Amino acid sequence: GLQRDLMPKHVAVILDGNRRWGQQRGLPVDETHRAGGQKMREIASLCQKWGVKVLSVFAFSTENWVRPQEEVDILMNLFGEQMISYFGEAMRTGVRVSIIGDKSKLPKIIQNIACELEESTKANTQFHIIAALNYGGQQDITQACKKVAGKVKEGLIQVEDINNNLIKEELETNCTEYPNPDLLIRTSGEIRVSNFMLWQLAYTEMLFVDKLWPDFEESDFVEALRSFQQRLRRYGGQA
Ligand SMILES: CC(C)CCOP(=O)(O)OP(=O)(O)O
Ligand SMILES: [Mg+2]
Repeated sequence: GLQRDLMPKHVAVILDGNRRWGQQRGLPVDETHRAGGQKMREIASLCQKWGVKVLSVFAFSTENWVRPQEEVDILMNLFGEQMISYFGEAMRTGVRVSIIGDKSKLPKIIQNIACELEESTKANTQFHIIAALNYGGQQDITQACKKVAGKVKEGLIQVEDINNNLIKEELETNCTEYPNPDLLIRTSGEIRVSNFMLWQLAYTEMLFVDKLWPDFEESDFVEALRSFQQRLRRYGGQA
């Protein structure tokens, strides 16, 4: 069985396989991605049920802009709808929501909802959801380096002072006590990191499962947690 003290504090998910799932069922794109969004809500609840403290989800990458405009619009509308409908629940249940990535390319209305949701929930401490929208791991590291370079330019620090911690503090995910994912789950059989949180994933246990994202159930999540705990125990065995 699962041990409470071996739970991952921060779980990251690269949800993948929505379109294949929809095609298998002859569903239109909006119903397909709606199912994906619903699954995200379910997994967020499961994380809280099992004592995970932070859930990061890769919901839209910089590469997704090349999709048909109709699909991008559907995804953007869905993100807006999800943030608005989740607003009340987040405030009631003490959930903090952060939206990371380059928001400037998102529709203005989505930017506004995201900022409002982040601002209103930033003091919440029960659970933390980090939604990566138009996020890229290389872009994250680059913007962090620019911030550090700015501090050198302002004479706040010397070049010799630059170390990993100074960069880490400027990453978009440094806003939590558990900034680095302990477990990364990617669905649909793709075995790639796809420019997700490159710096943060340095020591993350990675699990790639064949199930398509909308088919990912509680039993699959429990299996992922068990697999994670198995690895920790083996590591302990080597000590
Ligand atoms: C963009 C993201 C939220 C959806 C992930 O699923 P997907 O659309 O990449 O689905 P496929 O990998 O089956 O094309
Ligand atoms: Mg895909």
